[in-house]
Amino acid sequence: MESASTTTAPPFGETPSGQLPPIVQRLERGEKTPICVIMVGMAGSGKTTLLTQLQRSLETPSVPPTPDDFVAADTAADAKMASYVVNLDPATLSVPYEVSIDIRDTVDYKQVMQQHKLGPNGAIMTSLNLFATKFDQVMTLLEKRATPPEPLPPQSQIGMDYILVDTPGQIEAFTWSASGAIMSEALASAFPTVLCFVVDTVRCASSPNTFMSNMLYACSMMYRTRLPLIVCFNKTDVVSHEFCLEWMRDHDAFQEALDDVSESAGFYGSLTRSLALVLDEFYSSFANAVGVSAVTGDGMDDFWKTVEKAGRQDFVLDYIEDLKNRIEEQQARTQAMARVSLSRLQRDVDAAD
Ligand SMILES: Nc1nc2c(ncn2[C@@H]2O[C@H](COP(=O)(O)OP(=O)(O)OP(=O)(O)O)[C@@H](O)[C@H]2O)c(=O)[nH]1
Repeated sequence: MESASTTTAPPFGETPSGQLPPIVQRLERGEKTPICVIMVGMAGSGKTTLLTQLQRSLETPSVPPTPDDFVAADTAADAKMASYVVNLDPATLSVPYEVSIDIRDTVDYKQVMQQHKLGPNGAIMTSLNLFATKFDQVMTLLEKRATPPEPLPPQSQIGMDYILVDTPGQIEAFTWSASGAIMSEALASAFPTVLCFVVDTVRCASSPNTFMSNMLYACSMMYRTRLPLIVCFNKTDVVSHEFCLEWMRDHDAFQEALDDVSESAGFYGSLTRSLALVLDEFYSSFANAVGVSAVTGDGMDDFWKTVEKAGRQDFVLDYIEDLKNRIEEQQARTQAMARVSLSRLQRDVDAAD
């Protein structure tokens, strides 16, 4: 039986050839590239609802399309679109947003379940693995839509400002799978890419331990992918996210919140207290937290400002610089190995003489 977890993920961001990915040249040429936002988060945190609201908030582009836009787009309606949505959840029955690329058009989740005799989660992982094998076609399509045709100047606005990616509710299916890493890395090699970790603020309000679980997940994903991270506190129409920001700013405030809930007694509580200390460094290393309501649309402007900062600044300063360093190290390692092999060969030749 095919197992979804047998493939080994390549180290994130490393290119086998040691070449810089296309995004580096694009940024150096000053081209306007869409920002890719990958929505991740615990099941039910509101990823899909938020993505729908985000798409709605973009329906009226801030920069109206120019006649050039219509040259690049297939239809006039497409030219007005400021977002391009990719659905990577194979198990969803329907999506409320307008989807441009849908995994369900390529992979039949139910058939995967039957054919490989898998349960729901295994079938999601396998569907993602199957889709990852075709992701180069997705990238070709995205790059075609994002690149202005010659001889238009590279700065032309062509009606695609953001690529929004919805992921399965079974968070680990995407975030800890080889296929998730391959797809995120492919996107980051072509576009400034940010992770948007959606948090159910209402659930955090009733449980500091749930807040901690979310932060741990967000932290681990940031370190695994090295991509800029936005923590998006959703459902602020029910409860304000201010308490979450305070818990991130003020370690004592979080400890006091833990004191107030009975579930924090015993081992679970002391584990959460210890982890809070560890996360202090994570909190101080990123500043991209925003509160939104996917239902009312509150916080959309803040959200897009944060995406612009994370995509245009953090991605370049952190991700690209880090990638360049890793590629340099990789090349230095390859050269060192080549020198060792050469000197061994020389020794063997000398010995043979
Ligand atoms: N009050 C409120 N409810 C929300 C908000 N966003 C989402 N919800 C509700 O939360 C539930 C889950 O929302 P989804 O968008 O399906 O969440 P999801 O993270 O995509 O779910 P999975 O894909 O199954 O993980 C639904 O009942 C939504 O109506 C919000 O901002 N405010």
